[in-house]
Amino acid sequence: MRQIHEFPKAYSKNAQIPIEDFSESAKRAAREGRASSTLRLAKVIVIGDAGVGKTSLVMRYTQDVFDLDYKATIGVDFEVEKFDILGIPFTLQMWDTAGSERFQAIAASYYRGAAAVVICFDYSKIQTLQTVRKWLDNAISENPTQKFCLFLVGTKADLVSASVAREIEVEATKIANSMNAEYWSVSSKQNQNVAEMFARIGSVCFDKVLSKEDGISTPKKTTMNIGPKKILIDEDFNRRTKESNCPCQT
Ligand SMILES: Nc1nc2c(ncn2[C@@H]2O[C@H](COP(=O)(O)OP(=O)(O)OP(=O)(O)O)[C@@H](O)[C@H]2O)c(=O)[nH]1
Repeated sequence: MRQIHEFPKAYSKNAQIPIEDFSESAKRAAREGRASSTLRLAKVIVIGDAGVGKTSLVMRYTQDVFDLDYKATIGVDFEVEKFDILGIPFTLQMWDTAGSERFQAIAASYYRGAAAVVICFDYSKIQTLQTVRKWLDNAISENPTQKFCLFLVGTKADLVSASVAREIEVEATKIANSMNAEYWSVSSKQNQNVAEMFARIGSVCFDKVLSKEDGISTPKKTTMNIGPKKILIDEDFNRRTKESNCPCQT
């Protein structure tokens, strides 16, 4: 069980989901010690070209192993990670999907219902950065009505020099910003930034789940006239939404 007491920091201020702290909804739920028997979970899908290191990333985080041999994922694999965030149990389902064209049709059917999408590219194969938009389009087409939090992740950072890494990061940061994604650079081999990144993903998803729950169970008493209809607004969620252009918050 991974403990999180403070909102984990983003990798770079230049391309981050604009959330610095847990929402009032999440803090209130923690204060009230709200029903820990409730199963709170979120689905994360890890996508990107074949061989970019998706399986290695998930396995490094969940099992703390790294294998230099490449075995292509067939369809999807599935791992579960349990968190204790602000004293509230939270489960992250991690779906490691196949990048290979051959298994695309099977893998894509598992994209549905993702709270977070992690698009990986390989620092040592820069052409894999050029396909990230295609992967985003695939994720959107399987989640046409649901907004997800987006992470753009450069893998295998250990395989390039510091100066090459800097150049790639400038380009990847631009792309991340254009997609409203948060950017991370990781190495599964060297176990660099892997736990930090998943802690951040888990916290963002947790906050999203708690905000949603709060919006449904205890909406603040504001009403708004839209034509003949009156709707209730969750002020806290609404304020945070206005403050950010984060796709997962709209
Ligand atoms: N040097 C280095 N090699 C890595 C790293 N991450 C993954 N690899 C290697 O890259 C190859 C492919 O890794 P996988 O994790 O299987 O890639 P994948 O994206 O899951 O591939 P598909 O399942 O085909 O989509 C393997 O040989 C890994 O050992 C890393 O951080 N550094």
